[in-house]
Amino acid sequence: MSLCRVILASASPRRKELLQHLIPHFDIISADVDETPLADESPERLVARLAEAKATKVATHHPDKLVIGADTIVTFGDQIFGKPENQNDSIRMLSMLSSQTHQVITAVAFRYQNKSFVEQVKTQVTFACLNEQDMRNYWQSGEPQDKAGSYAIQGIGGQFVKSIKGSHSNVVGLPLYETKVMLNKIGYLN
Ligand SMILES: Cc1cn([C@H]2C[C@H](O)[C@@H](COP(=O)(O)OP(=O)(O)OP(=O)(O)O)O2)c(=O)[nH]c1=O
Repeated sequence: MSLCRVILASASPRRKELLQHLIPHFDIISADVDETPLADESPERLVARLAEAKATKVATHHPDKLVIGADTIVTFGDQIFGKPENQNDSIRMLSMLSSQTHQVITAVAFRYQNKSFVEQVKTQVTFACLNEQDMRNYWQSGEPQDKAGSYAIQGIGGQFVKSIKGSHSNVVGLPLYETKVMLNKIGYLN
C-alpha cells in the first residue's frame, strides 16, 4: 500500500511534471470522464465540472487522500475548443486562433476529507499568423492530437505564440502558483 498522501487524478504527463515541482511524492490514478459539454454549459462551468468529476471519481475509492483533478480548455469568443478529433478539426481550430487572442482556462479541483475545492485560472494567449502549410506540418508532428485547442505552448506550438498574459503553467495544464495557494489553504504545505 502506498504511503503517499496525494493522488493526481490525471493521465497527463504534463500535469505530473508540473505537480512534481510542488509535491515530491504522489500517486497517479487517471480518471476517465466524458468531456462532452452539457447543453448551454458555459466554459467556466464545464471546466470546473470536469476537474471536479476527475477528482471525485478517484476519491470515491481513496477517501483518506487528497485527490487532485484538473481540466484545461481553450475558449475563443463563444466557442470552446477541447482536443481535436482529426486533422480537419485541428486546422479548423488553429485557423480561428491565427492572428487572434484566445483564452486558456484550467480548473483545479481538490477532493479532501469529503469536501471539494475548485479554482480556475485564465490566461490570454495571442497567436501569430499561421498559414495552412504550418497547420498541416504541425498535425504531422503528432503534437496537437491530445492538446486542448490543438497546440502545445511548451513544444513546437510555442512558435505560434506571440505573447501571453497570465500564468504559463496554466496553459500547460496546471497553474503552479494557484495550486500552491490551494495546498497552503488546506494546510498541506504549512
Ligand atoms: C493549450 C495547451 C493544452 N495542453 C494540454 C493540457 C491538457 O493535458 C490537455 C487538455 O486535456 P485535459 O482533458 O485537460 O487533460 P488530459 O486528457 O490531457 O489529462 P487528464 O484528463 O487525464 O488529466 O491539453 C498543453 O499541454 N499545452 C497547451 O499549450
